[in-house]
Amino acid sequence: MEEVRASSAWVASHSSHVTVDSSGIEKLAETMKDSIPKVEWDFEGIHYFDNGPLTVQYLFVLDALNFCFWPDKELSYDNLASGLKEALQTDKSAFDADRLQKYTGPELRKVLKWPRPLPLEDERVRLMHEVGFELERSFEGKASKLVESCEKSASKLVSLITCHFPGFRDHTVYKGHQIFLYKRAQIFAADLWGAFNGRGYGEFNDIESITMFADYIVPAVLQQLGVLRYSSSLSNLIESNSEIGSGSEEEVELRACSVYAVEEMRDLIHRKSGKKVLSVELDLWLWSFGIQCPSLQHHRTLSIYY
Ligand SMILES: Nc1nc2c(c(CN[C@H]3C=C[C@H](O)[C@@H]3O)cn2[C@@H]2O[C@H](COP(=O)(O)O)[C@@H](O)[C@H]2O)c(=O)[nH]1
Repeated sequence: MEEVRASSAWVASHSSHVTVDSSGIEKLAETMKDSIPKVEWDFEGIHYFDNGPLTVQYLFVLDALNFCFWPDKELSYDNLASGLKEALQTDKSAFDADRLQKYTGPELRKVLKWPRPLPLEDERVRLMHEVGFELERSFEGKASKLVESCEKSASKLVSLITCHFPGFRDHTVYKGHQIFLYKRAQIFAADLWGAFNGRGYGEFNDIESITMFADYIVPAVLQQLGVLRYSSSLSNLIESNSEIGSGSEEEVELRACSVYAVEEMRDLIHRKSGKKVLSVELDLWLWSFGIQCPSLQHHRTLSIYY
């Protein structure tokens, strides 16, 4: 994902509202270099797993809908992962490509056992339709075929997904430059790798090419740990829970500087200890830290990308 890495670095070096603090990275890398905390994928025990192609279909639908939970104070990623899991356990064909194309908002709500409209519900339904349609048109209806066609390359998988499924094209223009973040496409590759423990559908020869997943939790963790620093106007926006526009300079900087900071941390840990840590592993550690910290204040952007 060289384009994610390079464009995020460009943002970090032209940033107006967010600063990546190299001494903060240095301190964090120092505490982590001897024992990098390992977090198990699915430490929460909320995901569907049967070691086969249905798990791949589940993860693809999950990551097609893996965005913007915060507008509903009680909704979280857990509700999505466990709701889709239960739906599949009750009905193995719940996410067949033809069924995906027919979901309505109220039906999706029923699947997730959610008593009121979901945030960005129309968009969620539209993206389910898109996934079903394109899987049927190009991959025999199966996300497993999409994965098989990538010949164990995570970066090929991300490219193929972003070519075929417009909803995964998480990119923007910042100060005249095209910036790629590809959060949901990359997290799908990482979820396969984590769920299948690097084997079968989760075997990738280039898992190190994946960057962290620029969401709204990890930037807040990095700020808390002294790795990111915000301008006072951005701090005020976040502290007052004000919405930050999708594609605004502030929003792009929060996400891209997070990608850049995690890449820098990974390089530094390697230089200090000789250990090759993956951005995916750093991400999961930072994210799990963040969701266990309810007082953490994150930025609020209405977005289908994260
Ligand atoms: N960077 C990063 N962001 C992640 C995840 C995950 C879940 N990954 C699974 C993979 C293995 C584990 O066992 C996890 O279950 C969700 N998110 C993002 O968080 C936000 C939701 O927050 P809240 O509203 O509090 O539920 C939302 O933007 C969502 O897209 C991750 O791993 N990394």
